[in-house]
Amino acid sequence: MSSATEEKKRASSSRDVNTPANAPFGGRLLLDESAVFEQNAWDHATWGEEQEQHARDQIERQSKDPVPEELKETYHTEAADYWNKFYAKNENKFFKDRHWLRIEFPELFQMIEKDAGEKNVMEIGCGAGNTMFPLLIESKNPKLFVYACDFSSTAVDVVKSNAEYDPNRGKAFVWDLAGDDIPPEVEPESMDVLVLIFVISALHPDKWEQAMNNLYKLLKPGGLIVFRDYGRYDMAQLRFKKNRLLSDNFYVRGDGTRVYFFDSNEIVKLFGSKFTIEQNAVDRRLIVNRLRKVKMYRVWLQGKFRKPLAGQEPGAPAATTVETTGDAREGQEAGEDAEVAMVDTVLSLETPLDSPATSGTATPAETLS
Ligand SMILES: C[S@@+](CC[C@H](N)C(=O)[O-])C[C@H]1O[C@@H](n2cnc3c(N)ncnc32)[C@H](O)[C@@H]1O
Repeated sequence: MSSATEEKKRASSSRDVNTPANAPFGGRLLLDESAVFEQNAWDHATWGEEQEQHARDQIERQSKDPVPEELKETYHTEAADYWNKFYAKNENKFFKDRHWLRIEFPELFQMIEKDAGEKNVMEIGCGAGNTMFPLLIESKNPKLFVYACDFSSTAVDVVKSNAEYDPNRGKAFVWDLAGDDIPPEVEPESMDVLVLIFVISALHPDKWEQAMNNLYKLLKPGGLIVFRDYGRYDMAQLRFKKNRLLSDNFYVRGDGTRVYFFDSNEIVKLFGSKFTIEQNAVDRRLIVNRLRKVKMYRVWLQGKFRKPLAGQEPGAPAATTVETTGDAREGQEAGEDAEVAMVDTVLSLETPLDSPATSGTATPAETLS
């Protein structure tokens, strides 16, 4: 099939027809390359060989000047301190209402329905509580309890100082996801949904396995993990300069916080041995700075992983689904490197904030890093 035919097929199978004037999120398909600077964001961005090569070249460049060996250990041993400093500096500027949560993770919002019954949700690596608070604010379920934890005590303080924090409906506490055991604050196998948004990328790869063990212990049989994180070759990865590479695809930002960029096959390996993979998607988005004629390719991964019921094996992981969801409307999160944030700030100032064209970009408040 020719690529033009493929594109047309994708366009017609998409939820929505691409008419720039009314194109909804997820339906903004770039069918004519010459139109690229006509709007600010395109979903389902395709990558050509030239771009792949550019990405490989950037990785090659970075590998020539990694973080000096003698500095690496500090970034690992003092990881929580770097996040403390991050939250001390930014306070709660990173709290934002993520509308895409409702679209991408409806399972999470089933928990807040009036008759949902007793439900426990836990936001891990909660930062400012970007999932906890929307849930608590919207919940009609008197039996919902939301836990929020982070290994940064400053982040936990930020959550506790939020006016919406209510100890009768939720609890925030310090916990290291890669620690030896689940936190004493919660019972084993008591969680209905675990939320992992831009947090697994902050762990050292050596800690992934222990994190998986803890997640497994926390979840009820049949419980669900919802996951969103950085994808391989995301713009934020390719822009890292000298002395930022810690190990393959793992970097330290200018503020000392660490970030890994996942390939979706790694997600299968990581979650697939314990959980049934219900979704493993790649969200590729092309963000355009029309003024400066700059193209920025963002790549995020999104997944849903279910703990098998007692006595069942995890379902054979579905072959990696390489698809785009396109509905997650903002990708910026706490810790995004300043350079990317700056570009996005420029972008967001170009068009009114409520314009659909600005989706995929951050609001200025989100980019004050
Ligand atoms: C990129 S931020 C994301 C914050 C939040 N989930 C969001 O999306 O806004 C990563 C968060 O993970 C936390 N974190 C990193 N390593 C952790 C660990 N081992 N255990 C618990 N939290 C961790 C950091 O302190 C930080 O708040």
